[in-house]
Amino acid sequence: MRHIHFILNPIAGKGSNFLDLALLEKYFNKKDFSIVIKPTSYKKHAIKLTQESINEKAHIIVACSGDGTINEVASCLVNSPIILGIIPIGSGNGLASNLNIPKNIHKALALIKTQTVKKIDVGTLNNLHFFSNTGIGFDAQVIKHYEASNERTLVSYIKATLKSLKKSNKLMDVETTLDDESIQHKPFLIFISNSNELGYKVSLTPKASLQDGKLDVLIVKEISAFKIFLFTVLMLFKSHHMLKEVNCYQTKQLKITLKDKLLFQIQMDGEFKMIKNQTINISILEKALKVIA
Ligand SMILES: Nc1ncnc2c1ncn2[C@@H]1O[C@H](COP(=O)(O)OP(=O)(O)OP(=O)(O)O)[C@@H](O)[C@H]1O
Repeated sequence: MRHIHFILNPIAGKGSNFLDLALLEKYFNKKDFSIVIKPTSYKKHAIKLTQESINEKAHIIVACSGDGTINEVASCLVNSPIILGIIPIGSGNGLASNLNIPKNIHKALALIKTQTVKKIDVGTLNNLHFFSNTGIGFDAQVIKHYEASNERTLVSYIKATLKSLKKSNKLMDVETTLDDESIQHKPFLIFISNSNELGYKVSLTPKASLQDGKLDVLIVKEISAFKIFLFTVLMLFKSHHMLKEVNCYQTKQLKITLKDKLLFQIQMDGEFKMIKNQTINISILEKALKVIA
């Protein structure tokens, strides 16, 4: 008997999401599978529900959600034999898209039924985990404004980007250490990615792989408003690296230290977070998560 627990974010993506037990039982017969559905009721509730499912001896825990809730579920499963499944019903769905997990619920369920497991790398930032990406600077500000809008659509991402553009002159003064080399700078953006997609098929790191044991890092220097606009347009064609202010690296770890503050504003898997620390250490755990893909 395989125990499969589905953790559902009812408000992910367009919202009003539900899972029909009768539909699940078409894919997972009662003789071989026991099914539990757990809807989330508040932010971070998925962490508590996943921990309960671990204690209840679930073999597979399926996040029916977007990248933010996937992060909450998957963070509990790092280095564990329990397998993550994904039904992508979020707005961006960057991780699922990188893993070629279908958005169609029937196809996603059929894939889960195969129980085909891939081991993927996991990013760490101090004591936190990320599966898609993390970043400081412009992207964190976009996510901050996006969350404040209380809408979960592509249009609200675009609105949040325009709002962040207006306020893009407040840059952090940091020291970044990458491959034993330190630079003092005021970057427009430091983006660190495990996956090759941000969501909506947009990518800042098209060459990133979930299985290469490396993080892809994009550092964008202080740039003019016109260059920010150009960067955004080029990004849609995956050509932003053509700008001389854009530098790309691959690394296993990096360190960022704030010069004059003790609080980082970051985005992690599309969620805005504040980190009370002067330094963040980012690294990779190779093949530390089992996921059906
Ligand atoms: N019932 C709920 N009420 C309010 N927030 C919730 C609830 N359940 C989960 N959340 C929070 O909603 C946030 C976004 O969830 P999720 O990532 O699943 O969807 P999304 O943002 O639409 O998708 P994506 O991250 O792919 O763009 C997460 O921070 C999660 O903790």
